[in-house]
Amino acid sequence: MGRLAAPLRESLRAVPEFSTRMLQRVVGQMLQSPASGYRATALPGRVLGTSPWQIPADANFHSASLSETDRPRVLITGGLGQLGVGLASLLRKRFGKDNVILSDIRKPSDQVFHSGPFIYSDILDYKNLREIVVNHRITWLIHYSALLSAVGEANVSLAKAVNITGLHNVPGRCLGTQLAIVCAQHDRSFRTYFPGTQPLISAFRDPGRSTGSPRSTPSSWEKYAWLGKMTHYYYYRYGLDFRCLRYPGIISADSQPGGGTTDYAVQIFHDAVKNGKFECYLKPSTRLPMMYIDDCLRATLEVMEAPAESLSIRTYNINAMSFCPEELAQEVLKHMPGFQITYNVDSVRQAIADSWPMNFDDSNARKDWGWKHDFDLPELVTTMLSFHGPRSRVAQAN
Ligand SMILES: NC(=O)c1ccc[n+]([C@@H]2O[C@H](COP(=O)([O-])OP(=O)(O)OC[C@H]3O[C@@H](n4cnc5c(N)ncnc54)[C@H](O)[C@@H]3O)[C@@H](O)[C@H]2O)c1
Ligand SMILES: C[C@@H](O)[C@H](N)C(=O)O
Repeated sequence: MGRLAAPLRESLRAVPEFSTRMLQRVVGQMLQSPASGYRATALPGRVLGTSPWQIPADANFHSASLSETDRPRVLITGGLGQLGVGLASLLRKRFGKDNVILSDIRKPSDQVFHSGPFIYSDILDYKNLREIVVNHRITWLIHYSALLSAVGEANVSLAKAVNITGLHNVPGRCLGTQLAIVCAQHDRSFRTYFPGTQPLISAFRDPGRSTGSPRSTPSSWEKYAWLGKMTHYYYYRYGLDFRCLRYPGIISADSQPGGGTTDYAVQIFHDAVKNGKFECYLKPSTRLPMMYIDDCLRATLEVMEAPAESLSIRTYNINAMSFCPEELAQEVLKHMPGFQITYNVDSVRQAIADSWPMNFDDSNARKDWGWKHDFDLPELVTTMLSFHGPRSRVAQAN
């Protein structure tokens, strides 16, 4: 593994379960995979710092203040889901409409199609992805394509392809760009720096979890650690400015969630306003970290714009609040005294929720780049009900 692997090996030794054999396999796969399209000898080496955990002193990927010519050219993959359209709108306001390209494998609505550039892009078609990056001079890539937890559980082989293989191959196609990978919650034992992702929840689900036993097995640990190390590997080996956020469950008023475990916290508002009642598929006491979409999108822009020297790690948790269904229902009741919630537990989604952390420690994001959420539970409920309430009443009156 020679010169290339030595600093990486040092960093990985700090992680007890990340064995030498596994390191050899990871590095070997990355360098030899035909899918990656890159070989170590063909690439200019990057000066590696003495501590792989430290940002290199010469890192200067992106400046916080942007001139006209410095505006990034952004590609959002999987952009027609719950988050992509809102993010495109935010980024277009900041960088100009034509500098932000939405992409997906689905057909956009007329409104989305006419609001700015949209192209078809399948994350599994690596050649096409590379062409887009080259032809459109992409400098930021926001990797949103994924199968969310419940959908992924229902189709594990597709989840593996999109969430694992897709993620693994994206960095190799994007050298020269700043890359944002958005991750999701993971099992309770890895709360801080090592990312677990949506992909891994589905593709590497521990069968033991369905009987209620904990998921923190060494094998699942290694897979989580592997992905975390991949971000460091691409950063230190190739200088790819890889920035990763782990989102909690995101709650949005004007976009629908894509089939996750936290979707109940969106659906409750639709049903409360429409029917005055809601049947919840999670147990009343299932506590999960959550965030309003405006905070989530702003955090994504903020981490992408953060000066490189302020980032002490490549993967940050962000968080805003943590609640369970019965607490959310109590807050809705304050606005709608007749509201009723009942429970009909879905064992698959309950098992997923039970394997996730109840809260995220996002102190690193707060310390390094000043992350601060705006929406707590009361503001969230007021905002969601005011969005759905008047609209719904108008719709019913018509
Ligand atoms: N929404 C949340 O609560 C939440 C929370 C944590 C993390 N995340 C992560 O944020 C990202 C975006 O989430 P979202 O809620 O918008 O997801 P979503 O499920 O709503 O949208 C995902 C999009 O990916 C697209 N897609 C699927 N296969 C594809 C392929 N092969 N090529 C290109 N696109 C493909 C789908 O068509 C869909 O539009 C995902 O990585 C997700 O794991 C979301
Ligand atoms: C939390 C996030 O991963 C997504 N909303 C899900 O529930 O699957």
